[in-house]
Formats: sequence, structure tokens, C-alpha cells
Amino acid sequence: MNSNIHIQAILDASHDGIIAVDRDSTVIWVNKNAIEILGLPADIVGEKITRYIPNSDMLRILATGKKEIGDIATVLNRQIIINRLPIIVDGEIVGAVSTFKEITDVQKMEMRIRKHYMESGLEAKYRLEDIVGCSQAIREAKAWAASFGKTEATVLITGETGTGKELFAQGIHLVSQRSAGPFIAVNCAALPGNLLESELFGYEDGAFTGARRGGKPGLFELAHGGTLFLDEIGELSLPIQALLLRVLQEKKVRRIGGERIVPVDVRIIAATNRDLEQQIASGQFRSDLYYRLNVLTLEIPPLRERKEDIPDLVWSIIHEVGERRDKAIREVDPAIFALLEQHNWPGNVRELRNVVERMVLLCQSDRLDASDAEFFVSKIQRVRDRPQPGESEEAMLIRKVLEETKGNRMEAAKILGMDRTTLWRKLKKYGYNGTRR
Ligand SMILES: Nc1ncnc2c1ncn2[C@@H]1O[C@H](COP(=O)(O)OP(=O)(O)OP(=O)(O)O)[C@@H](O)[C@H]1O
Repeated sequence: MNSNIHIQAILDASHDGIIAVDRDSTVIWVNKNAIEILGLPADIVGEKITRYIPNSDMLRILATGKKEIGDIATVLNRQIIINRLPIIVDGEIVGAVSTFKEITDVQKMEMRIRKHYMESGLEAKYRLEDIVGCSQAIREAKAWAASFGKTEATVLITGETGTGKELFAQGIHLVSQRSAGPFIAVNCAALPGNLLESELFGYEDGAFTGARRGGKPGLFELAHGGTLFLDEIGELSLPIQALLLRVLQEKKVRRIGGERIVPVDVRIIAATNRDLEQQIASGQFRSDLYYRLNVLTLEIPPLRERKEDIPDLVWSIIHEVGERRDKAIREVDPAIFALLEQHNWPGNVRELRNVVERMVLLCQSDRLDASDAEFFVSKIQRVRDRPQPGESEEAMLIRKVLEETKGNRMEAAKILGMDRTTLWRKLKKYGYNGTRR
């Protein structure tokens, strides 16, 4: 086999452009990609490179014998990234080789690498259409989310735990221009401060500097080109808030212990179930960070304010559990819906999901009925007899009286000795909008 043809075939198979010169700067090898990217004539081999590229950087390599890695240049309106290396034989510079590729190719590869690392559930899968609920509140939230998706602005999603904030964040990502990029969710409450800091910003492994690429990229770097969802943002410590603010302002991250500054292109969606304004007032949250995050706000109402979503949610959970556990429920006793609508759902959809899942598992037939809901009846009984988290004595009293009057507000107002509008106002304040009469 002719070894020159063989080598040429190998060079042409490379995705990089490759061009090599001898010590007199005469081109000795070039592959198809190099000819295409640099716009050179196909028969350049044997000619001086300076004939086509007068100030070729290869001359410098021949002179210094020093390699140059990762140089960026624009050729024919395309940005390329180039490595130039001397060819050294027996300690002598006998030529130079340059390998390069288009930056868009590098970015595509980078995206694939990142996606590969994130396969384990770090990709968004919920689209806005998948968010269940026909209440006006949910329909409006979905419409807002769809329009927020068209922008690049930071979104702050507020709502109690389990209301579906992360689903909305995924949905926004998937309708945005970044949908092909990564979606990374971080729960700021789940990790202690110093661990969270290294998760978010990454770290440089000092011991390996130069020797090998040590350290670890942070989630900001991994989310490059995509969306970073920061859940429970209200839990961030003040020092991390300061770091986050800097990244948002400068769009660059510096790994812990590192010198290098890495530009990142990340859209932030933050979520909180806390009252950030109150946290600002008490000095626990930086107001400048709040204003950066709170460009667009999406409020997800608690389930107790949209109980009309319960049947749809129940059916969607039944189908999902059914698929997973190979259990088909075809009918639900209407009494079950009525029962579920009585509860206040402090844990929102997550709590509903747990309850329905349990009912499905207990169910012996293909019809959910009262017997499958006994545990739930005793649960709400227990809950009723004590104030719920955050519920005042007054709120509990109102709730109990309303239960006695079966939701009749006129009668309840009479028993409580308050006029109707006061009761209305208090019901609104305590979020008891479910019982309407
Ligand atoms: N509208 C909805 N349709 C379908 N599933 C929902 C809906 N809302 C919430 N869920 C389900 O409820 C659970 C909680 O949702 P999610 O994690 O998005 O809530 P969250 O508000 O981010 O909660 P937390 O603040 O505790 O992190 C998930 O299992 C999710 O699939």
C-alpha cells in the first residue's frame, strides 16, 4: 500500500483542518478540511505557505519552536480555534503543524458533552402542555410562562412547596430558544453552603495545574447555552448571594481557587416559597440580587385556591402510577373527589400525588372508592383538630365553623359574630377560597 496515500486518507478523515510545513515553510501535508476552511488551492503542497498567507503564524513556530494552543482567529468570516505545534525530530525543529476547527463545531461538541453528563434527569422533560389543570389560575400561569419563554430575562417563580414551580421552569426552558441546551436544576436548600458554592461555581484542582485538567466545572459552566433553575433561592447564604450576583452581572464565572475566568451564557430561573421581600427587610436576602432575579415574576397559586384542578390532577396521577405499576383504574367514586376537595393541601400537588398514589396501590379493583380512602379520612381528621403550619387560632376557628355550616358563609358569619364582608376578607386572607357559598 502506498503509505503517502494512506496518510493522506487518514488526514482527510479528520474533522479538524490540518496543515503542515517543513522548516522552509513549504507545505508538506494538508487535508481537505484545511483547504476548505482556509480557502486554499487544492494543489498547495510543495508551495510556500507565505504565498497564500503572507504573515503565516507558522513562521513564528518555526522560529521559536514553541507550541501555541487554543488561539482564536477569523478566517473568511468564520471563527476558528487553532493549535500550532513545532515538528521536532532528534531535538531539531524540522517543521510546524497547525490543526484547527470552526468554533461552531466546538460549541456543538461541547453541547453534546454537557448533555451526555446530564442524562440522568438533568434534562427538562415537562412541557407547558404537560402541566395539568384547567383552572383559570393555571391557564394564566401557563400563558405567562409561554411568553416568558420567548425572552431571555431572568424569571422568579413564587409559590408554596409542591405547587409545580420546577415544572413551570422546565416548561419555560423548553419553549425558549435554549431548549436544545441543558436544563439544570439545583436545590439551594439541599446542600450546605460550601458544597453548594463548589457545585455552582466549580473548583480548580491546584495540585494538577498544568499537569492535567483537574478540578471540576460548576453547574454554571455545565448549564452554558441553557437554563439553570435555582430552587429555594431564599435559602442561599449571604456570601453565595454575593457570588451569584457577580455572575449575573458579569456573565462570567471564576472557579474556586482558580485564576481563569470562564464566560458563561446561562439563563436563570429562580424559585422560592418564601417571602423574599420579608427576607430583605430582615437582612437575610440582598435587595440588589432580588431585583436582578425578579425581572419577570410567575406566581403559582396553592392547590387550595384551585380545587377545580383536583379531578384532572387525580386522573393524570392515576394514569402515571398505573403505567409505572401496571395497575389500571377505570373509575373513581365521585365521593373521593368530594373528599379530596375538603382538604387544605398544605403540600399542594406533591401531597395530592402521594395520597392518590397510595389509594391506587391500596385499591383491589379497577374502581377507586371510599374504602381506598380511609387512611385519608383519618389523616384530614387529625389535621383538622390542630392549627396547620402557619395557621392562626382565628383561621382555625373560621375553618371549623365553616365545616360545621358545610361551607355556608352567611351562617358561619352569624356564629362567629362578624359581618359577612369581614368574613369574606378573612377567608381571602387565609386563602380559604375553596368553599364558596
Ligand atoms: N400542574 C401539575 N400537573 C402535573 N403534575 C404536577 C403539577 N404541579 C405539580 N405537579 C407534581 O407535583 C410534584 C411537585 O412539583 P414541583 O417539584 O415542580 O414543585 P415545586 O413547587 O418546585 O416544589 P418545591 O418548592 O418543594 O421544590 C411533582 O411530582 C410534579 O410532577
